[in-house]
Amino acid sequence: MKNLIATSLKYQNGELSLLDQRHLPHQTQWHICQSDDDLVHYIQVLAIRGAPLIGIAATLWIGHIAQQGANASALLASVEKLRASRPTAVNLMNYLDRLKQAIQQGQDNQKIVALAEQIFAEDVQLCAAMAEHGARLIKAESKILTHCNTGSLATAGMGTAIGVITHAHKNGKNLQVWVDETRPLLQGGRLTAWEMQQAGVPYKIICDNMAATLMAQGAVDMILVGADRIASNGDFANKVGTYSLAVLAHYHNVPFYVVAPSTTVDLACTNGKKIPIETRDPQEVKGISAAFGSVQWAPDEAQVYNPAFDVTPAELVTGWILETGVYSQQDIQQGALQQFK
Ligand SMILES: CSC[C@@H](O)[C@@H](O)C(=O)COP(=O)(O)O
Repeated sequence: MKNLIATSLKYQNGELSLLDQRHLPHQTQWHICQSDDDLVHYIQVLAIRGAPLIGIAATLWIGHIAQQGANASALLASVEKLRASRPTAVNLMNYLDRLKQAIQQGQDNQKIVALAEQIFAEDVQLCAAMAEHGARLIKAESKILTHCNTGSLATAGMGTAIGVITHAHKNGKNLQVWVDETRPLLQGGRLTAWEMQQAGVPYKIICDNMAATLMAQGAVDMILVGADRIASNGDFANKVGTYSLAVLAHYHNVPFYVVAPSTTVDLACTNGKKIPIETRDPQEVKGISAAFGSVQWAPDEAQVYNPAFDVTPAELVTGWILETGVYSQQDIQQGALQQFK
């Protein structure tokens, strides 16, 4: 397989290396992926994360073992193992299912390698197309709020919501970004802040519970978030805390956009209630996990509920920014997402 480079993963000289996002922004640690189990582990502990990126990592791993000569049944076994690594982001399943179909059709390993390379290239292009459509919506001097991390750390390309922001910034829109810290794992405070810093976009981190006050003060012109799965009616799952932003945006009349490629659309899910939501280790809420050092503030015995995602109903969304354009609620009701069948 040819060399392929993204911010958080690279395939170089026959090895798949992953940037361990648990240690960002302070440390840059790369791991070489040696087995299916290795990759499942790195995905589950969020060493690599973000809906498109986990799909890309799995894709490159299948390409890698195809190149090493794995037979069809070994390839299919790896596909199944990776497919089950996280439940909510459908990009993982979508990318792996394309590879699975090619394997089941009896395509030779060279074709599987070529397909893995193609999926990587497509992910980069999807980001660029969304950034173009999204950046056109942004007015100069806007104050934009975003949640979680949706940038180059989360995709093979420039990102989804953050891709729109950095592209608009490059176009001279002179933005100010409010970065939601994103409890419990701080993907905003650690990763989005790092990406804004790298891109030279002016930003301020806020705790998630400060967003309401900012909106009441008129300090937020627009909200841009990513998605892990979009149902056919436009409801979508994203990092927990997204739904509360959408409710707040509705109350304060702030435009609320979701930015995601068609690889995030799941037409088999007819509404958001059918999206499987991952629940995670209670320790992530009780304290700062080992990855960031170890501090626990809650009692050892404390019970915790830790859903990693929530669902935002379509009625709270101003627009869906996909690689094919920007869609309104009316477009979605008229079946705009069916083009991705
Ligand atoms: C382009 S990334 C879109 C989403 O994957 C992102 O907003 C998100 O929720 C990531 O969750 P994570 O648990 O960090 O993988």
